[in-house]
Amino acid sequence: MPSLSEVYRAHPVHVQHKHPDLNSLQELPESYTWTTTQPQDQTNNNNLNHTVPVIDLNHPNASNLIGHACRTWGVYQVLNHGVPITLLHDIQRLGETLFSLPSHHKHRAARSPDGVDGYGLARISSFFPKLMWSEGFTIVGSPLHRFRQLWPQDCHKYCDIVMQYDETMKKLAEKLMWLMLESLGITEEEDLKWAGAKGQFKKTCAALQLNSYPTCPDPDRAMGLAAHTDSTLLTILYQNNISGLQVHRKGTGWVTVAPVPGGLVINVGDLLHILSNGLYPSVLHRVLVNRVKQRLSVAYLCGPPPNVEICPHENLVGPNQPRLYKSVTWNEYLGMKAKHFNKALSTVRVCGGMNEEMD
Ligand SMILES: O=C(O)CCC(=O)C(=O)O
Ligand SMILES: [Fe+2]
Repeated sequence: MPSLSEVYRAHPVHVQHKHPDLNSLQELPESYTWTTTQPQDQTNNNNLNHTVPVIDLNHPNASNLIGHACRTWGVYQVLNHGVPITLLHDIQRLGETLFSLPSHHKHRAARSPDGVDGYGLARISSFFPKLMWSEGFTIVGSPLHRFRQLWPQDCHKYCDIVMQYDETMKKLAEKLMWLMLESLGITEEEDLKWAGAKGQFKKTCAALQLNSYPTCPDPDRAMGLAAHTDSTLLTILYQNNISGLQVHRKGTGWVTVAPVPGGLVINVGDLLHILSNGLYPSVLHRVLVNRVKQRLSVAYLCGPPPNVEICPHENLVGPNQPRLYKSVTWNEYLGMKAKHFNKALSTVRVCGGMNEEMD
């Protein structure tokens, strides 16, 4: 079975590799200027009831609350998730240290043209004519080689933090997957064979994406990360205490995901959308930037083993619930995403046109 790195490598996207040091720019260059004059691009500040659900994982009814959030938002925040706050602070400090290195130093660990790991612009940049006001660092597997390029002395110390973060997130992802499946009525290990013995999701694959959004001289015309859905089963996102993440909700528009201290944001990804036969829609999200504070986020992008067929679960398909999606492996889906980007989900729909998913 191919590794996740090999899978990404098989579906390259062409991202510009040289970019200016954003911290050194006093004005927003034309190449970074986005025009967000469309009414549907504006943030909905009108209704305070429109807030992303925050769920205590110790709540006896957590699974149902999660199910409701997935159906109505495709995103929720969790508290009492069991990830030590010290570990969240450690990964945040690692990100801060990494992104505050001088530009030429960060470029020592630059992503190669057909590679996935290392320092560079967001992979989705290739789909937009304008550049995004952010920089990223992607980790797939061990970051040792990359960290040696950045920190010859301290690479093991930073590696340990990433490994611990990865292990802890894997456990949380497993727990969340079962809570979400349970809320769909999928409760037996037998019901999802690829999850493995005892349904432990031991073979899930993941990438870690560190994102930095430096302060911006003209935030209203810039874009930190353009609107996209994640090509995952689920994404676990840690954001430092700075707002910027927004999710799109039908009928409401763009809603800011206010940071909750110690909380984690959980996005439904495209593969869970498919697995749930569209009951849990993957959430469209974007990141805006600000003038005064650098924002940092760490996304744990979790998917199935790359060659496992993901299809709408049989419990969710019947005479009154037609099957809406074809089977697809994560590997194949990443290929579709690299080609069709936000239309990828429509291309695996059984019936219906390309425009059904995005409106
Ligand atoms: O920075 C964020 O809050 C979101 C990051 C994100 O959407 C991603 O890395 O896919
Ligand atoms: Fe994302």
